[in-house]
Amino acid sequence: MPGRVTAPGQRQSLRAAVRAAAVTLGQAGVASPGVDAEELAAHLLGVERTRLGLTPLVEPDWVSAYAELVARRAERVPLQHLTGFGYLGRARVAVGPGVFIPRPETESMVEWVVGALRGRQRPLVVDLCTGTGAIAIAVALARPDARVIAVEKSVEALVWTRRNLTAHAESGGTPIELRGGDVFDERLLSDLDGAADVVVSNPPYVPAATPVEPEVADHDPAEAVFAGADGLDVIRPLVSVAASLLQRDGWLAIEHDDTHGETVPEMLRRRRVLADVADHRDLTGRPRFVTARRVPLAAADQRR
Ligand SMILES: C[S@@+](CC[C@H](N)C(=O)[O-])C[C@H]1O[C@@H](n2cnc3c(N)ncnc32)[C@H](O)[C@@H]1O
Repeated sequence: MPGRVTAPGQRQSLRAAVRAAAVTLGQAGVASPGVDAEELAAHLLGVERTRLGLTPLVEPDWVSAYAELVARRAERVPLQHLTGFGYLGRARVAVGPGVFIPRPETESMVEWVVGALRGRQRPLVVDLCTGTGAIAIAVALARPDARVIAVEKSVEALVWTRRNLTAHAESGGTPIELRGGDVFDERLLSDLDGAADVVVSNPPYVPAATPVEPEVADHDPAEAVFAGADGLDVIRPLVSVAASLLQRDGWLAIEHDDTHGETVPEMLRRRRVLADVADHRDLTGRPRFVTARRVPLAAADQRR
């Protein structure tokens, strides 16, 4: 942006402002500087990014406001905190301090879940560790006949979960039930034992010593990201919770760290009540989520 400012009162080229912003963001180490520069401009103009071309010139006030946004992004404040929204497939969720920003890496798991629900009438889906509620909302949008239950324990995150689930219902979506509390509190979900068609979760799973980008280190809640030295402190007990919620032939889908493409499936294969364990890759081709089918204990015992 510096060096591009024109004389006071003079309108200037939007394209030039965006190009300069992309350079600034690139120098600050932002991973996708061009896209982010355009997204910020689109946000400030109140248009889709694809429609930026319809605004060739911008006013000096606009340029100042844009420069401020670009400067904050250059400080590695997440793009979604600046625009106020994150996306997971068709789900658009409000985000900000205190809640994890949904990632595109999770979209493949949501698609898989929607596929697993095919042929099931009025299915029950439980989204453990829901954060913004993005997975629950994405599933509910794909399957309006489903009963979807979202579970989250963080008080700060729950402010965003409630806001998003309310917005979803107010825009005509099938209401999603929210259970605020710890997934490991036995009383929280005991009424759902053996009832779920699908249990889905994107829990905290990053090993503690893993270096992360400033956007994550400084802005995602640590308890949403990290899960002990090996990253499995939450997934390990979560598998038992998921298995007990599932009905016979129900499916679980759990996202995991890309270094756990063998560890987590192996963990599931050791469970007598789970079968058909498979690991799946995300949009970038990295190992990202595991799935398994619930089998009755008796049948599993016979296999031993
Ligand atoms: C990686 S974030 C994922 C959020 C959301 N599912 C998504 O994909 O964007 C993990 C979430 O799990 C929540 N969480 C961690 N441990 C939990 C627990 N024991 N019970 C309920 N929620 C938990 C965190 O507060 C955080 O919101």
